[in-house]
Amino acid sequence: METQQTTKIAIVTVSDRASRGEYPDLGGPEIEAWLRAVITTPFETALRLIPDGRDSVSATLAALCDEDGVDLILTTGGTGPSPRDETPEGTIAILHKELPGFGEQLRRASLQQTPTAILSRQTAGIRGKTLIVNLPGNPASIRLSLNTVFAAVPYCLDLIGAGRIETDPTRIASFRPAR
Ligand SMILES: Nc1ncnc2c1ncn2[C@@H]1O[C@H](COP(=O)(O)OP(=O)(O)OP(=O)(O)O)[C@@H](O)[C@H]1O
Ligand SMILES: Nc1nc2c(c(=O)[nH]1)N[C@H]1C(S)=C(S)[C@@H](COP(=O)(O)O)O[C@H]1N2
Repeated sequence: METQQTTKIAIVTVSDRASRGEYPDLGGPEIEAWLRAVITTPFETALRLIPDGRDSVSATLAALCDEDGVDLILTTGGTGPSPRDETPEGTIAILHKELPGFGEQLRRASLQQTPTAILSRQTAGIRGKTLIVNLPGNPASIRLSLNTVFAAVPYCLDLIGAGRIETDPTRIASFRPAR
């Protein structure tokens, strides 16, 4: 019988103020709680809290992919138009392939929550065997964001040779087309 591998998921909060301790990071724990409620296969998480900026994001993401071999990275924060918001630039800089559909769908769904959803430049993509997805910084956006794109994540991980994820179908019906 095949043994189920433990999937590695990194959660990266990108926030100047939270990383300086000016407020507690609520976004990272919110993502972790959502994952624990939805994923039914074994996985481990690594949480990072880093300052805004292209180099800060690029270095963190590249190390998680290349040194730690994580299967999935979810970032939160730094996707807006403010001068220090450079999470998409830092992400794109280290991607091998961009997956623009994630950002498109996240903005479309978030418009139901707030008209300022169009200010988020969030994107996603692949580096090696890692899928990286940007989410907005507002912790209140996390549940809606993950609910709207996560059905496509397990199949994407299959396609890039990353770890296998199963989800609770009453929460998220993962979609795997017949191949
Ligand atoms: N990780 C977080 N934990 C708790 N609240 C957050 C976090 N990130 C953002 N927020 C809150 O969400 C709202 C919108 O986020 P904003 O775009 O100002 O944050 P940011 O640019 O990620 O934060 P920062 O200014 O620290 O870099 C703000 O009210 C902020 O207080
Ligand atoms: N679902 C959802 N999406 C959202 C928001 C939100 O509150 N909920 N905030 C918007 C706002 S106000 C901004 S400026 C951008 C970027 O936020 P960030 O820089 O914290 O990533 O995300 C947008 N997307």
